[in-house]
Amino acid sequence: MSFRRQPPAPARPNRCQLFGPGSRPELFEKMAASAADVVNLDLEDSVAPDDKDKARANIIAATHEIDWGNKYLSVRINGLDTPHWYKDVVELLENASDRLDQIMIPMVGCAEDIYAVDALVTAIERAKGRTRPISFEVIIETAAGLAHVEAIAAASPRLQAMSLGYADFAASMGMATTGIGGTQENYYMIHEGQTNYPDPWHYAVSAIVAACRTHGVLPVDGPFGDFSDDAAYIAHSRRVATLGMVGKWAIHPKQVKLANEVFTPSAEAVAEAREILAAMEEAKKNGLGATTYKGKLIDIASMKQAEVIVRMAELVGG
Ligand SMILES: CC(C)(COP(=O)(O)OP(=O)(O)OC[C@H]1O[C@@H](n2cnc3c(N)ncnc32)[C@H](O)[C@@H]1OP(=O)(O)O)[C@@H](O)C(=O)NCCC(=O)NCCSC(=O)C[C@H](O)C(=O)O
Ligand SMILES: [Mg+2]
Repeated sequence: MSFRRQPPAPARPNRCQLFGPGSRPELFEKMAASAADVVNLDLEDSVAPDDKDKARANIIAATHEIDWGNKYLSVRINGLDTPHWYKDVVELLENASDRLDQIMIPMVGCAEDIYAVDALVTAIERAKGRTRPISFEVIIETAAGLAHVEAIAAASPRLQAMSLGYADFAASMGMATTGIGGTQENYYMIHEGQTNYPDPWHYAVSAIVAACRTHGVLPVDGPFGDFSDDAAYIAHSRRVATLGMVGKWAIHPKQVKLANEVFTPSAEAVAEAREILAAMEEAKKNGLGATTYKGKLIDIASMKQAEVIVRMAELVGG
C-alpha cells in the first residue's frame, strides 16, 4: 500500500510491434502499410556486422522518404556492449527526420545504461534544437536486466515501453532451450499420468509487468520465433495479455493480425466491463460498495478492472 497513485502508462496503442532488418529496405513500405501500431527498424541482431553502416543509412533515408502514417516509429540500436551503439545514436539523432519517435535499447542490464544513452540523446537534441524529445523503449533480455528491472523501469522520463527478449534472455539465463517463447518440451510435470506444460516464462513476464506498472511504462511481450505456428502464438499472447502485457512483437507480417486480435478487447469483454461499471454506479447510489453481477461479487476493485478493459478499447477506437 502506498499513498502514491500508480502512474498511467503512455496512452497510445501498442498491440503489435512489427520488426524488420534495417538491411532490408525493400520491406519498409510493407511495414508502413501493415496494421501494426509500432514499427521497429532494426540495427541490432538481424543486421550482419558488415551491414551496420548501410542499414543506418537506409533507416535514416526511410525516416525522410516513407509515409509512416500514424505508426509509432522506433529504431532498435545496438547494445551498449558493442562498438556500434554510439554511432547509431549520433547518426540517427543528427540525421533522421522528426518522424523518428523512439529508440529501442537492447540488452539493458542496469539503470545506468539508460542514463548513458539519455545523456547522449539529450546533448544531440540540444545541439540540433530538436523540440520533440525522442522516447525510449528497452528490452529486458539478460539475467542482469531482470535482476534490476524495477530500477530500469524508473531510469528515465523518456522510457515508454519495456519488452521481454526471449532468445537472449534464455541464453543469458543458461536455459536449456533454443526455442524463442512458447511451450518448452522439457518443462513439464506429470500428474496422475497426464503430462502438463507449465509456463517457463511466467516469472519474467510478471516481474516486467510489475516494474512497468509501478513506473507508468508499457509492458510488451517480445518475439515468438515459430512464425508457422499461429495457434501457439495466440496461446502465448493470451497468456501474457492475462498477466498484463499490452502487446507483442511480430517477427513476420503474418503475426500482426494475431497480435491485434488478442490485444484488442473483444466487443463482449467491453460490453461486460461497461455493465460492471453501470452496476457499480447503481450500487454506489444506494450507498453500497459491493453488489452482484451475473451471480458474482463485484466491488470498487472490479470497477478498476473494468476500467482497464474500457480504456484499452477506447485507445484503439473500440
Ligand atoms: C523472418 C523473415 C526473415 C522472413 O522473411 P521472408 O523469407 O522474406 O518472408 P516471407 O517470404 O514469408 O514473406 C512473405 C511476405 O511478407 C513480406 N515480409 C517479410 N518480412 C516482413 C517484415 N518483417 N515486414 C513486412 N513485410 C515482410 C515479404 O517481403 C513477402 O512479401 P510479398 O512478396 O509482397 O508477399 C523476415 O520476416 C524478417 O526478417 N523478420 C524480422 C526479423 C527481425 O527483425 N528480427 C529481430 C527481432 S527478433 C530478436 O531480435 C530477438 C530478441 O532480441 C530476443 O533476444 O528475443
Ligand atoms: Mg535479443
